[in-house]
Amino acid sequence: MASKRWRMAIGSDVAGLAYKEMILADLQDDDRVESVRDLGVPASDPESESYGQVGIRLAELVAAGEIDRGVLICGTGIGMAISANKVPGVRATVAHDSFSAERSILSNNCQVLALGQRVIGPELARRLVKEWLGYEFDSSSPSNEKVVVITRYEERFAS
Ligand SMILES: O=C[C@H](O)[C@H](O)COP(=O)(O)O
Repeated sequence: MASKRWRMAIGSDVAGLAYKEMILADLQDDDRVESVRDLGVPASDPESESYGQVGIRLAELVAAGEIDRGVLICGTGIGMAISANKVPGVRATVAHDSFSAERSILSNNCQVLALGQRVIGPELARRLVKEWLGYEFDSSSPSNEKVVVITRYEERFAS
């Protein structure tokens, strides 16, 4: 995946703020990233929002087609993944190993990667994001029909 330039956003709660700042800088330096929006929390007021608010805000940008992918960081990544997955059309997951990060794209077409600052070290977090950006879902692959099952279910509730 050499030519695509991702439109991205990143967000965290207070427990993920340090990694958010670090990975934001990585994304700003990454040639594969067309744009990256910082959705908070701000270092100046890190308790201003919880993971649910930030995770849903980022996922709504994905659902609206304003960004292609997002990175969310909290203590474990779990609250962020739960929050983002509440937004129809969004597939988010925690992935703290290389294989899961790869499969989250190639099997599941996830748009959102959630990480836990209290779970993995900073260099692994950075590496996982770098690797994850290199994968792109193949909609002609056998995995597509499995993802479509989820999409069809969501569509039953679309207003
Ligand atoms: O999933 C939740 C996150 O880990 C959050 O950063 C910490 O939540 P807590 O303060 O309720 O443990």
